[in-house]
Amino acid sequence: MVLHRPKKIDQNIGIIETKYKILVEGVHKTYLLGTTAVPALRGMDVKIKPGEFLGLMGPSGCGKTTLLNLIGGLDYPTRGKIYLDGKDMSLLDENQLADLRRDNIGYVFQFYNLLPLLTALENVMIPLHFQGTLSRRARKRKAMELLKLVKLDERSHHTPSELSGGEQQRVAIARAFANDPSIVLLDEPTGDLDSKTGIEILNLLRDLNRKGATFISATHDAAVSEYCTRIIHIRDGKIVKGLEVSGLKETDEMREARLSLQSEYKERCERKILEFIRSEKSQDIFEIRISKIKDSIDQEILTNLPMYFDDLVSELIDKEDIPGKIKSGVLILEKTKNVFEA
Ligand SMILES: Nc1ncnc2c1ncn2[C@@H]1O[C@H](COP(=O)(O)OP(=O)(O)OP(=O)(O)O)[C@@H](O)[C@H]1O
Repeated sequence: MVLHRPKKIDQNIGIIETKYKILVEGVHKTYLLGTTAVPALRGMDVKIKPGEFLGLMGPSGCGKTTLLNLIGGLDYPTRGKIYLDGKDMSLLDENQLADLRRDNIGYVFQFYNLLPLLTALENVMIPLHFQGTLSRRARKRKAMELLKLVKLDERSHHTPSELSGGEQQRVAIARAFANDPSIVLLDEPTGDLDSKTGIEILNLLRDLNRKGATFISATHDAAVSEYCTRIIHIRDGKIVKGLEVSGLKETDEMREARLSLQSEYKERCERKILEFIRSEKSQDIFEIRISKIKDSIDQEILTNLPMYFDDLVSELIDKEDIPGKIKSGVLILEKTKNVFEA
């Protein structure tokens, strides 16, 4: 019989003994929108070991970003606990959380979030400035080393508008590593990139992950999941049981369940896209910025839409179900009779 060792708890400072880098226990998060309660997480339990590259997958609105925000100390759970290195985050006040974020966590977002007027070098120097331990000269030296790590040292004096999307993301990654984080949180890190650049970024992330930090990435991108050491699927604020994929341990049964879930989302997305472009709401010729599709489409159509959206649209175009093209991340649809009368 296996006996589980009870966690030793020091009640005064909220530290537990654990081998996990991050422990999420019974976490619920409910947002209040006016008088309406929006349950985003409904009882999450996740154990994350040091050095993992964990992928969070699931349809739009299932709670991926909410979970990242809670782990990253950007918000508090409504119920449940999150431990970082055994430390109960709910006991930290806002200043302590800010220190924890500054000293331990790096963030990489879909749209890079670089300051447009600063050079690549200056953007990477920002966290070092807030850390306040290095002289300006040392900050500059460290920022250059980080740019070298992402192979952008020769572009250090360029501003974001002078860099491609992939280069901007590399600057954002260098910035995320400025405080030597032990945890890196990534929210759709390849979401705004073409697939070739996305793969370059993923290779870079994999190399950086192997240096020891724990990575957690929310993604819709199947390519990202291939770089993860483990994937959990989330649906309606809960983990989909039996769909946890760890390294090469995915069984045939799990694979079948995963593919069937994906195909269900895919069909739902495909139907909604076609319904939308065939509807009266769309004009004769219109353009949709794919990465911003959320801004331009009705909420109802949005449900589950972004999952595999780029791939799906490309596929529909290839099959000539949609008369259009994708150019520089913009989907250009031309409404013609035969397609829309179908
Ligand atoms: N600040 C907020 N106020 C109210 N509701 C919110 C807020 N943030 C998220 N939600 C809601 O919580 C749910 C989970 O959202 P979340 O952004 O975590 O999902 P997601 O899986 O990251 O989605 P996506 O893939 O589209 O980014 C959604 O129903 C969303 O509308």
